[in-house]
Amino acid sequence: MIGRLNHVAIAVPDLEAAAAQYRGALGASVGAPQAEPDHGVTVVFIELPNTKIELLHPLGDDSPIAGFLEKNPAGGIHHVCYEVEDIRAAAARLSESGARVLGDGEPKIGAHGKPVLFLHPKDFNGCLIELEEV
Ligand SMILES: CC[C@H](C(=O)O)C(=O)SCCNC(=O)CCNC(=O)[C@H](O)C(C)(C)COP(=O)(O)OP(=O)(O)OC[C@H]1O[C@@H](n2cnc3c(N)ncnc32)[C@H](O)[C@@H]1OP(=O)(O)O
Ligand SMILES: [Co+2]
Repeated sequence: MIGRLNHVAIAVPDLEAAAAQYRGALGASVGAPQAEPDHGVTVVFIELPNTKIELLHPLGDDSPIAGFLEKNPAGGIHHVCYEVEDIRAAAARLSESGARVLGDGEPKIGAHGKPVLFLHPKDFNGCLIELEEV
């Protein structure tokens, strides 16, 4: 069911500083900040030859990543995103297996304009999983 690794997301306390570090010290190709108010984050994508890095910073008052940054003030790996062909079929299969699909179970449109869903980290060895339909 899951396919390619679409991105690894890192929550950062300072988006500009983290983007500059990837552009400067790491010589990476870094995109411009993208506000995603529906998701309560601002994101910056870093294109790698085989996947992407998504830098995340809270946007608005009730960002879903605020708690994570409080617990990890220097930042940290926040989630991994796997690609799926049919996100609703994937969600149904995962729910049947007892995994918690977060939110109301309805996919939202993610940063790439594709439907995304999230699976609770406690059901996957402490790793927050995002699924993106491609
Ligand atoms: C623009 C979209 C973009 C894209 O790629 O398209 C994105 O990726 S948007 C990314 C931001 N959105 C989300 O993360 C949505 C899904 N996340 C959530 O709903 C919450 O973050 C949730 C439910 C995973 C955690 O919420 P919260 O931290 O408020 O809840 P708790 O403090 O009760 O946490 C419960 C438990 O889980 C642990 N936790 C929290 N976040 C993570 C994480 N990222 N990775 C691993 N574990 C995590 C937290 O420490 C608690 O553990 P406990 O042992 O009970 O203390
Ligand atoms: Co993501």
